[in-house]
Formats: sequence, structure tokens, C-alpha cells
Amino acid sequence: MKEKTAHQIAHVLTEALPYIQKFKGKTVVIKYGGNAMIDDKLKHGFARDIVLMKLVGINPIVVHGGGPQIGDLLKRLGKTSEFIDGMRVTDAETMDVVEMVLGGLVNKEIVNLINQHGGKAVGLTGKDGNFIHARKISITKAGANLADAPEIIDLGHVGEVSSIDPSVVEMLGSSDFIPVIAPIGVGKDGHSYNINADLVAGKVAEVLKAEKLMLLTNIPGILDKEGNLLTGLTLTDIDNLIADGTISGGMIPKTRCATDALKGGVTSVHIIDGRIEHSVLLELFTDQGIGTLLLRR
Ligand SMILES: Nc1ncnc2c1ncn2[C@@H]1O[C@H](COP(=O)(O)OP(=O)(O)O)[C@@H](O)[C@H]1O
Ligand SMILES: CC(=O)N[C@@H](CCC(=O)OP(=O)(O)O)C(=O)O
Repeated sequence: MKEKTAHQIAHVLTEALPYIQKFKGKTVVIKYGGNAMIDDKLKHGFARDIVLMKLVGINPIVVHGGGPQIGDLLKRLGKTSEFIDGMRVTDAETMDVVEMVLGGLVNKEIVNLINQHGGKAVGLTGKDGNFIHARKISITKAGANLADAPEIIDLGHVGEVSSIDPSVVEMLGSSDFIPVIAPIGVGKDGHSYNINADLVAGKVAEVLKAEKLMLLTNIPGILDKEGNLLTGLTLTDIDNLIADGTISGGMIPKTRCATDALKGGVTSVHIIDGRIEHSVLLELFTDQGIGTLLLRR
């Protein structure tokens, strides 16, 4: 039994070798969603995976979310927030909380965890190095009748990425450092904007010409209508799955950001279950992977 276990361990280690060789020197952007930051064991496992990637010569760039953590602090302050089309309506007070939680608490927790495991993480928001430029977005909803003018819904300080200056992240990633990015952008007016973390991760992957974009969430991947895990999906498959209603809700913006990244030159996107310990390593370094793999063609 003992011998078999040792054999299995050796098998797993050698299975990783071709992947380490293939991805050496390549950039991998990992989006660490707030729902995947569940307990200390998982968080430490994630941090170790990132440190290991860096040590074997891969350039990991972490973009994190923190939606549930923002919600918790707002609740403690007696504030509620509303989501429209998956985006948090963000008034000036809420923006202060978003900046405190994403740029402060969550960002520094991840930086600290990576550093505890021997990495050299540096936390950034889009304001650092004037890195993520944002513009305000609002949503247009069709009127009840054709004759009605469309209704414009103001989301407050919610933004989208207008451009990215990757120089600060490139400089850090090309040395010993591991950039850890909070999804806050800065407008031409100098104001902060709250941006969906998937959107930021997709754009960062595109601009850095990343080999992979990995989106850690709280579901095994994209599921079909019977709940089976789908993988090896192409851009056309995604369009069909959205059209027939298989992909809905929060998975729509996630897959849209994935398809944009693929069209922008990222080789593959992986949607994986962040609730599985060492999910990043399992997806990256094993033949079968664990989640949904999306490819351009
Ligand atoms: N076909 C699908 N496969 C998997 N999840 C889906 C699908 N369609 C809708 N969803 C929903 O999308 C959710 C993931 O999106 P979201 O909650 O926004 O993730 P995150 O908070 O990690 O960014 C899943 O938990 C699930 O409820
Ligand atoms: C505009 C908008 O909705 N921004 C998000 C930013 C954080 C995020 O995206 O976090 P997760 O990835 O953990 O959901 C928010 O305020 O919750």
C-alpha cells in the first residue's frame, strides 16, 4: 500500500513535467473570486499554488474580487446595496467601502498569504502606476412600450476598463514579484471606479498577451442543462449555450469576458471551482484538469 502511494505520488509529479516545460516563461492571469475565498485552508492552498507557479518559471498575475466581503462590511455599516445586471450600484459612500475592502483588506490579505508562503507579492489597484483607466458606465433599459424613450439607469461609480497601461505589472512580473490586483480603476477626472473583477482579469490577460486566464468561482465550471460539466468549448459553443439559455445569470458576463479574452489573443480560458483545494495546480499541471476549458477555435 505504502509503495503504491509512493508510485502514485511519483506519477503525479512526472505528469506535471511537460506542463511546467510548456508554460515556463508564460504569463497566467488568475481571477480569484470572493466566493472562492472561503476558509483559511483554501486561502493558504491558493497562495502556495501561486508561489509554486512563480518558482517553476511561470509568471502568475492575480486579479481578485471580493463581492461578498464588500457586502459584509456594508451590512456592518447598516448599508445595503442593489445589483443590476450583476453590477453593484455604487454611490459615493459605497465606493469608499469598495476601495477600503478591495484595495485594503482583501488585497493585503492575499499579498500577506503569498508572502507567508515565500513569495514576493505586491498589491496594486488600478490607481497605482496609473494602470487601469476607467470610464463610467450606465445601463439602458428598453421602455415598456415601443414609443417610450429608453430608461437610463445610473449605476453611480461603476466603471468599465477604457485602457490599461501594463508597464507597472510587466515590470513586477518580469522580476521576482507577483502582482496582486484589485479591480478599481481611475477615471480621467481622477475619480475611482468600481469594476467587475472578471472584466479586469479579462482585459489584463488580453493586454499582457497571457497564455491562460483562469477564473476561480464557486461552481465546477460551465454545466449543461442536466448539470454535467462541459469542457473543450469554442466561441461558437458559448454563443449557442447562451442563446439556448443553458448559460444564464452571472455566468453570462463571465463567459463574455472569457470570449473577449480569447478573441484578444489569450490562448485558453479556464473556469474552475475555487472551492477545491489546489484547483489552480490541478487545472494547470494535470492531463484531465478539473473545470471548463474554453478555446478560440
Ligand atoms: N450553465 C451554467 N453553468 C454554471 N453556472 C451557471 C450556468 N448558468 C448560470 N450559472 C450561474 O452562474 C454562477 C457563477 O457566476 P457568479 O455568481 O457571477 O460568479 P462569481 O461570483 O464567482 O464571479 C453560478 O454559481 C451559477 O449559479
Ligand atoms: C461593479 C461591481 O459589481 N463590482 C464588484 C467588484 C468585486 C467583484 O467583482 O468581486 P467578485 O469577483 O468576488 O464577485 C462588486 O462591487 O462586488
